[in-house]
Amino acid sequence: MYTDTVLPSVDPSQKYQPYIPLQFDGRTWPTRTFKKAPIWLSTDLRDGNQALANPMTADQKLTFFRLLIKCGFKEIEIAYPAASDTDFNFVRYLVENNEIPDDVWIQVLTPAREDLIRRTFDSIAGAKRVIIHMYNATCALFRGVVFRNSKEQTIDLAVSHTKIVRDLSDKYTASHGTMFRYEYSPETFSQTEVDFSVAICAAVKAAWGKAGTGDNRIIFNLPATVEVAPPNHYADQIEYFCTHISEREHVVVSLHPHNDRGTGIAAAELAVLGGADRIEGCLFGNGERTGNVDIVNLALNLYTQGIPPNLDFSDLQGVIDVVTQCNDLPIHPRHPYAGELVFTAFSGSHQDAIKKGFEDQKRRHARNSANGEPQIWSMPYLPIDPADLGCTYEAVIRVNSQSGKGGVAYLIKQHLDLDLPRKMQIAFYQVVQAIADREAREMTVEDITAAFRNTYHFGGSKHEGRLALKSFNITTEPSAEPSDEDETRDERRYFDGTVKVDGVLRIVRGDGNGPISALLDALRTHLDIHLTLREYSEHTIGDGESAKAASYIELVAASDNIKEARGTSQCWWGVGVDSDITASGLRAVLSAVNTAVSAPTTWTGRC
Ligand SMILES: CC(=O)SCCNC(=O)CCNC(=O)[C@H](O)C(C)(C)COP(=O)(O)OP(=O)(O)OC[C@H]1O[C@@H](n2cnc3c(N)ncnc32)[C@H](O)[C@@H]1OP(=O)(O)O
Ligand SMILES: CC(C)C(=O)C(=O)O
Repeated sequence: MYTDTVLPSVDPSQKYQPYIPLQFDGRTWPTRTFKKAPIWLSTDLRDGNQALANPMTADQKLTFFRLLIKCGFKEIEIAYPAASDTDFNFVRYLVENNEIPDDVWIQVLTPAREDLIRRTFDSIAGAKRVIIHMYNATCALFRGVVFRNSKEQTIDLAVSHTKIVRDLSDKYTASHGTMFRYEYSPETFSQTEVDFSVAICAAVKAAWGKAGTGDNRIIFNLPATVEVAPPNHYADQIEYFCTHISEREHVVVSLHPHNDRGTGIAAAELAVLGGADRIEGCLFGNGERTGNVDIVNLALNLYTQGIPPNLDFSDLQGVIDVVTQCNDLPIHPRHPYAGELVFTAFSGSHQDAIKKGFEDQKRRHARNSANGEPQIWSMPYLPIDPADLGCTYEAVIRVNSQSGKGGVAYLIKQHLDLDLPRKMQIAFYQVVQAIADREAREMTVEDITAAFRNTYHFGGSKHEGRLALKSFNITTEPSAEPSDEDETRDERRYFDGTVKVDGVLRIVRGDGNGPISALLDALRTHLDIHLTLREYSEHTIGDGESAKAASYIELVAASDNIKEARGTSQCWWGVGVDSDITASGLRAVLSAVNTAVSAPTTWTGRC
């Protein structure tokens, strides 16, 4: 009987306060769609780095920086120079060694403290393009607890230090020719009264005083320093900010989502629809606590919508290798796009759909190509082509006890070039299923192909069964009697060959209306093997001179000596491959016969 159990926990309503929804009827983001990629800023070397148990060494930072350049980032937050000598010296190293391409803006973070701002400017001396990023927290909790400041004092802090940044940037432009941009972050924006955020940013903008367009816009970076509300709320806050800040055209609105509720990606996407121009984040979502928003994830989400992300992740494994080595953190196997399991189907119905999807897509793309149309990716369960990320299709289908015939057949096709007929797929699937159940583990491609070779005695002398076809000759003669249907004479085929039976060579002869029935007749006459043909199919493998024929045969018992051991409904499949179509059919017969006569059976071979 169901009993209503109550967990003996704290009543959360007595402990936690819900977020207060913004009363904003003017929102338009819910009906907008993505049109282009935002400006990206990587903060791996700052926010990501400051969250690591062991912050990166100078060498690791350099390796990571070069990776970011290779991926196409044009704005990179490289350090919190006032934090440590490592950070300061890293900035100096990049500047002094011309590591920064001319079209890349480096960004450096400083708090609103004059001594630390000055140290920050010292670090960038001689750089060509610099974004000075200053922050102070603005929400009530931080105003009251951390800074013990009123709203006015909080604005004063931001404004007075913006003026210091202004003066220093003018001086460094004069002395070093550096181009500066200014980014101000009202830290804890998403927990701050939105009108106060607008007010403090307006005051900072006035203090900066150089409203411009393009690269001369001031950047207001609006962080969800801690994600405390659902993503629609963040989108509302961003749209409100975008529509209430003055001189919007002189402002870059930037996002900086964290992921405490696990909705950092959603928050960033909805907030872009809310009007933001730029996103700060880290590769694979490293960063404080649950991480910064994952830029790889965001960029590839756009890519799958047909929108160029302006970042290159076509060698995703190369990116993963560098990032995991530098951060010393693993990537979860289910991490979007990057995890080792994200393009893998174990379950039968997924595998079946993927297999059919690949077959259909191949035909569709051939038609598209002939008509000069784009070859659109449209595949069940695979929202992106793994090849676009530099991955192969190897891992797309993996087999365990949850898998089905489609997945097993897909792997046989991929690895042995054999397109098994449906009924043979079912038969072989049962073989694989039995092993997977018995061994309670994943079946590797090697396991599956080995099971196939062993079951069907396929693939050379190593897999020979009790019977092996050593040589043969087919001759044709007109049959004595005309056929019933058309009164013309049928042709009769004669099989003369040598078959090795349990290691002993036997010469056999038989006849029939084709090579296969002639061989079956020979086996019946000379070896007491009574089997008849139920199904035959074939296809070619490859083309041109090297083309081969693959044949598939289903045999059923025609006498008791095999039936008794196997049951009357038993049938046996076989496969043969040869450059000669007749030989491939005969090999398939021997393959099926071997399956039938392998132990346990009553057939003794009569040798
Ligand atoms: C949300 C973010 O990620 S913000 C970036 C956070 N990153 C880091 O903190 C990494 C680098 N930081 C550091 O190396 C050090 O904290 C330093 C060098 C910046 C400062 O170190 P310290 O001088 O020892 O100060 P400490 O970190 O203990 O305390 C911070 C002080 O700065 C104040 N403060 C904090 N943030 C800011 C800010 N944005 N602007 C001005 N003052 C600030 C605090 O109120 C506190 O002041 P108090 O000493 O008067 O109480
Ligand atoms: C400095 C700011 C942008 C920050 O890192 C945060 O709020 O998370």
